[in-house]
Amino acid sequence: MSIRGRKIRNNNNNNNNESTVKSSASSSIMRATSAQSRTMSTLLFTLGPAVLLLVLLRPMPMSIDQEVNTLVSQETRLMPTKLPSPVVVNADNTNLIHQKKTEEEKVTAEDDEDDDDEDDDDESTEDDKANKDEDDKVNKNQDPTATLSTFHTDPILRYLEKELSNNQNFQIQDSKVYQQANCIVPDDQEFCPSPDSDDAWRLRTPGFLIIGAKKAGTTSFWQSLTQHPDIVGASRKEILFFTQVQFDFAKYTKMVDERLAQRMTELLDDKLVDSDLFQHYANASAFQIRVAPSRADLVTNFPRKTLRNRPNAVSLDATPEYLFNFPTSIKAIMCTCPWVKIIIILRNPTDRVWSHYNFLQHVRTNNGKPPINMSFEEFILKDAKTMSTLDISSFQKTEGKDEQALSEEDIVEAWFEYKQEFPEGPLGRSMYALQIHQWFKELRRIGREPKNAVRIVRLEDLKRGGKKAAQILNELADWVLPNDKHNATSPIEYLDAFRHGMKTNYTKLGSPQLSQDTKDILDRLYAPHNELLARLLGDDRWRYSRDDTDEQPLVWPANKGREGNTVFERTSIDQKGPCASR
Ligand SMILES: Nc1ncnc2c1ncn2[C@@H]1O[C@H](COP(=O)(O)OS(=O)(=O)O)[C@@H](OP(=O)(O)O)[C@H]1O
Repeated sequence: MSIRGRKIRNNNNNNNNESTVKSSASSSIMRATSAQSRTMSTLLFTLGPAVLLLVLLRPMPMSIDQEVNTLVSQETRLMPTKLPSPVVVNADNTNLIHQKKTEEEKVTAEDDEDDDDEDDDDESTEDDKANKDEDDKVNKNQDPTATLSTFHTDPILRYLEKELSNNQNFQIQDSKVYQQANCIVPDDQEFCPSPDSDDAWRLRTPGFLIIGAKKAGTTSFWQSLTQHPDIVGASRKEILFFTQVQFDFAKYTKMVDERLAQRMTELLDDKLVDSDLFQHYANASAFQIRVAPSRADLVTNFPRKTLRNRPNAVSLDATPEYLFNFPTSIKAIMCTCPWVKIIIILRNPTDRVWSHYNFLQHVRTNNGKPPINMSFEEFILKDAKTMSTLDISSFQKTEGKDEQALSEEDIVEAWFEYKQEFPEGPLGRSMYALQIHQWFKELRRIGREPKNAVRIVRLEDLKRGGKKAAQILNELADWVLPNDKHNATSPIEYLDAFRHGMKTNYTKLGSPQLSQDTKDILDRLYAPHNELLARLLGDDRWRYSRDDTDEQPLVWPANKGREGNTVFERTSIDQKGPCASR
């Protein structure tokens, strides 16, 4: 059997084709899994009400500190505690971060083994507590505004400066890397996604995504675009499908690593692959295998039947967490539906942080308190401190490191740590250039031109309303929809839906005003990031300057042909897709 011999072609008459090609190993795993789920369902059915009652009645005492650290948004709760360890390092270094983490974990584990005296443990816990109390005291005595005004993000800026001056990053890379964005699904079916195939996979993955930014009007945007009868939203907004937990790393990693190793040995033994191909496979699988999604989730979120009966329909997943969650979400997306179209909505970075804070202030937790219990200044100061104290590749200027630009590896690692430490990441989420650059880079790595794959707009332009805002929305719907199918909804209908989409304006819900001082500090912090955004997008109007009187709405890219105006971008993917060389 050829290496990709078990690629699944869906057949209208037989949706169960997939099961006939599963390997026996995977079948038994699947059987075990479904047996487990049956048992779980029975248990849940029987014990469900009692368990629910217990959960509801459980007292949830939470210190302020815990509240701060957990910052309960839906995404926060879904964040895993650590990434899985690697098998093989990809050619594009995608899992270097995992490897580093593993080494660190090893050191920690060795330390733990040496440290078998329990009293020592107690002491260190007490020490930690004392340090923390001391830290808290220091925090309380600090004037957040004064401290914030000295915070800067030079290393990030230097990294971006260097990246943006390096032309190489703007060249579409060899499609070989696209092959590495290939997925192997967890049930061991080799998977070769293609935008053309009328298969279960395409019908279960989103046709386009709204990836962020959080608090930039994504909900209204979702409401607006789903007005069109052929735009089918996922089961809900923010399905978080391409964030780590949805891919259930913990569950699959071990199983998949073992099976991969076994499979590779079999293939080599049977001389079914030569060593180069073996290496290619190992590279391709090491990272991607971990991002292969669970089929159950896909089916739930994008019902295949609905989509199959409507060939012109495109599906949408709007999850603002994705933009922030690089590189994991990018990899997961590139691996699962590399043809997907991406829409980003931005907002003045300072206003976005302020909105983020107000949102968290007005959301109530189980104990009736807001998830954060601090002033805006304390909130962002805490974030600034988190960024400044990240160990290895601190975002903050450090002794001896200040002249160096951070490497991609540093940035990825620091960002990962940052997301772990402060998952809401209010300051980081407004550093648009850094995030969008990562998305562009990844698209280019798989051979896609960002100008064809991405559209970027601003909340401010849509908020202003009028004919131009309506046109922007219409243009975007037009872009994601198949040819000639965009007239079902008029521009004004999109705009009305956008206006009505706004659920709650948290900023106006009795929050104090944003002080001019703090606003100025944040505007200053973001000014160089905005400059770089303008450079990245090739248009000065993306600088988000408060003095800007130009009220022309912006859509990136400004010069676009019709090349991306089909359901899927077919150019390089058709000929050079992941299956072409196999
Ligand atoms: N139509 C319209 N006009 C003006 N402003 C609007 C609109 N739609 C959303 N918004 C503002 O966007 C903020 C919410 O953004 P999101 O929907 O992306 O939030 S979330 O990430 O989904 O939680 C939130 O901002 P703040 O009110 O400043 O907090 C909304 O008021």
